[in-house]
Amino acid sequence: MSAQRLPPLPTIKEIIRLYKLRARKQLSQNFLLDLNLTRKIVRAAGSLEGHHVCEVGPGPGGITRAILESGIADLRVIEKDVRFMPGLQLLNDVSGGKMRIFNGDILRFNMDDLFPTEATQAWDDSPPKIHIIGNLPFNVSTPLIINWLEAMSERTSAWKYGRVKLTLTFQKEVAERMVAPILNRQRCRLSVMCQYLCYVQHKFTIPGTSFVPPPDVDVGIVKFVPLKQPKIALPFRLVEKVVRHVFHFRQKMCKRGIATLFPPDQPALTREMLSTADVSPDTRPFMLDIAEIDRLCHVYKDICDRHPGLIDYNYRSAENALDWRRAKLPLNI
Ligand SMILES: C[S@@+](CC[C@H](N)C(=O)[O-])C[C@H]1O[C@@H](n2cnc3c(N)ncnc32)[C@H](O)[C@@H]1O
Repeated sequence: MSAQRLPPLPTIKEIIRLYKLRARKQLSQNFLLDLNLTRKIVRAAGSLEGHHVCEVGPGPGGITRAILESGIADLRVIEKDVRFMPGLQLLNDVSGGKMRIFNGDILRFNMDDLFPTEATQAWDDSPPKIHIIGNLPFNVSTPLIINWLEAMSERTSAWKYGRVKLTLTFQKEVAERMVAPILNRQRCRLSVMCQYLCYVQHKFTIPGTSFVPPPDVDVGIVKFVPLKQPKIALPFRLVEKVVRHVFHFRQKMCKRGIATLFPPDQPALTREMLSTADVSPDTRPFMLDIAEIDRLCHVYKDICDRHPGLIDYNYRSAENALDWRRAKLPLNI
């Protein structure tokens, strides 16, 4: 695929001035004006040859330009803030109509509208390559990745067509947790949830000062490539529940978190789960490898099959079962 030179365009700074696109705090808008950085993000996504690319949160279009320059034939963008539509339309015009522009909230967006079935029936025979790229606010990117991991695992939405790769930005500390390997103190439930489904890479970090206005934190670029087979072959929500409880006391022995899967008057179930899964009760959660977590999930499922109702049991009360989709602070994950 040959790179495409776009006709001379106003700079991103000029676009912002021209269309009066002052950053809105309530939408956590922090823009990248340096096209060398936006090109670096797109290069981190790897080869986009033959891909259908989707950009979430294009804003004034710095990353959008870099994607178009890479010579792809099909780019869909979803932006919540209507003020960016004219600038995006300008990019569509100069690129020869390669873009489809959607105005909406990606968290409420139906991925089936983005890749509609009737237009893509031919894809059943030869699955398309899809790559989603985005520099979104952190309070959007974290719930989004959880939704997409679930879609990946259950092969719903765009994921029914095949493998969808993602290149997204996160707060640097969250990016580091996503890739944290076994024995790394930063390993948490997000590390396990990402790594049992994907090959995850933290490509590089951008200092917060490179954005306008600058956020208080640095930003990590993370690429997710779905594995051909998930490392744990069980429903996503079951895996999520076990992993959430195992990491409930992240710094303590794993038996403490596992005990929260069961009513307090049934401690024998915790002992059974650990011994059948061949996991030492004293192991700290960050020391567990995916094979051990896989065994814990399978044993938990077997115990639930024998004790109907247990699967719905939540430690003390629902509010203690942290719902990470709604967790405000990504660092709580
Ligand atoms: C951090 S800015 C990045 C803008 C641009 N991609 C860049 O790198 O300069 C995030 C962008 O995502 C948009 N956005 C925020 N929440 C969104 C949502 N829920 N759905 C779609 N876009 C969203 C914002 O309006 C903004 O344009």
